[in-house]
Amino acid sequence: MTLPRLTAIPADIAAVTDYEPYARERLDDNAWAYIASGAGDEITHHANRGAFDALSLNARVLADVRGGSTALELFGQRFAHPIMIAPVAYQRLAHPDGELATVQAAAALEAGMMVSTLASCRLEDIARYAGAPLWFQLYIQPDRGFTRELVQRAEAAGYSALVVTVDAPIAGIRNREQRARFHLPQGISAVNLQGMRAPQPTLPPGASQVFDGLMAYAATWKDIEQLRGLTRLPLILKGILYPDDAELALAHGVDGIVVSNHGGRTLDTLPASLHALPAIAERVAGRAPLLLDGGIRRGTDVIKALALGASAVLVGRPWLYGLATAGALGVAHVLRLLRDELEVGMALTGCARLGDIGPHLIHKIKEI
Ligand SMILES: Cc1cc2nc3c(=O)[nH]c(=O)nc-3n(C[C@H](O)[C@H](O)[C@H](O)COP(=O)(O)O)c2cc1C
Ligand SMILES: CCCCC(=O)C(=O)O
Repeated sequence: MTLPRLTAIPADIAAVTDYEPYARERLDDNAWAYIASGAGDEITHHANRGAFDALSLNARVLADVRGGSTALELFGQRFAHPIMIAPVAYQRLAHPDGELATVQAAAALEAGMMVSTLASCRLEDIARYAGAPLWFQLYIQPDRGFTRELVQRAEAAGYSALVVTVDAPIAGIRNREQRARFHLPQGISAVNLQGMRAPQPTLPPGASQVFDGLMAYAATWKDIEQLRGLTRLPLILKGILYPDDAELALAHGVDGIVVSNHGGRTLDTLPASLHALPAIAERVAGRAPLLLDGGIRRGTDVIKALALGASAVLVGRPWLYGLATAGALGVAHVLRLLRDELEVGMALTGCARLGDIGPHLIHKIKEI
């Protein structure tokens, strides 16, 4: 038995993590296994949080922050704040209105949103509600012709950047999903992929199911080169953790990078994304904006990510739990909480603008 969705926010939801138990009571075991889980032993999933918790901030007092603002510009687009909705597949698992509820909340809270290739609503329908910039997250499909058409559809619908997720050419080992026998319920599907041909490689005897089967049509750098030639939209790669890959991305004409381990859902024991950020920031050295996701649950986490080199952050599970609890209202509330916490954190660290946030805010214990 699952509980009905809320139509008002109770007082005991004061922080975004307060949504998790409410969401759990409103989702069945099947949806929960997909939404909440990470890969393998969920070491990376938990490391994402641990990395934020282990850092302390430096306070700065008596700074004049009047007239302060969280606004920023990325790829020539204006954002009221640096907190974006991460691409999340099949949002109708969390709420019957799915992505349509999420985009309405994002519009109300002026949050940029990335729409997954595996959205459970049509990308054109979602775009109708856009308030802040809407970016399309692309999973390069085995059928490259279909992939090109998908990009063209997103461009025609007004999506203003292309975010190619490069860290999940195959699903990770999701034991929690396996134990719950996760399946997409009837009526929920990747509607934007309807009509696509799914080529099935025939495996010669002795060939590997993984290398020659599941990975047979996986994307490579060649596809990034081709996409670069296909679209004039800003091209962003999501799921980079290693500085050499960041360098390759720039060499392929990419405009931005999302430092991400996919919320710990692909390869377990990858580093926390926050831990991977400084080395990538050092290598990229301002040549392209970096975004970061994985474990953002507090305004202070946003400050830590920006202090270590990110320009903006993506948030996944927190607003999904808000969506499961109270639909668009829950998503909007999660975004509001994070933005309010960011403003309070900036005021208490003496930052009137995002540009004032820097490595000086990360506390280092002095050796004695
Ligand atoms: C249920 C779920 C579905 C996701 N689906 C996608 C997806 O379709 N495409 C993608 O690039 N990332 C996907 N992600 C990863 C998120 O975009 C993001 O990287 C991650 O959730 C960030 O970590 P957080 O949940 O700790 O905030 C998904 C994450 C979750 C939790
Ligand atoms: C192969 C990944 C499918 C969707 C996804 O990105 C996720 O569940 O995290």
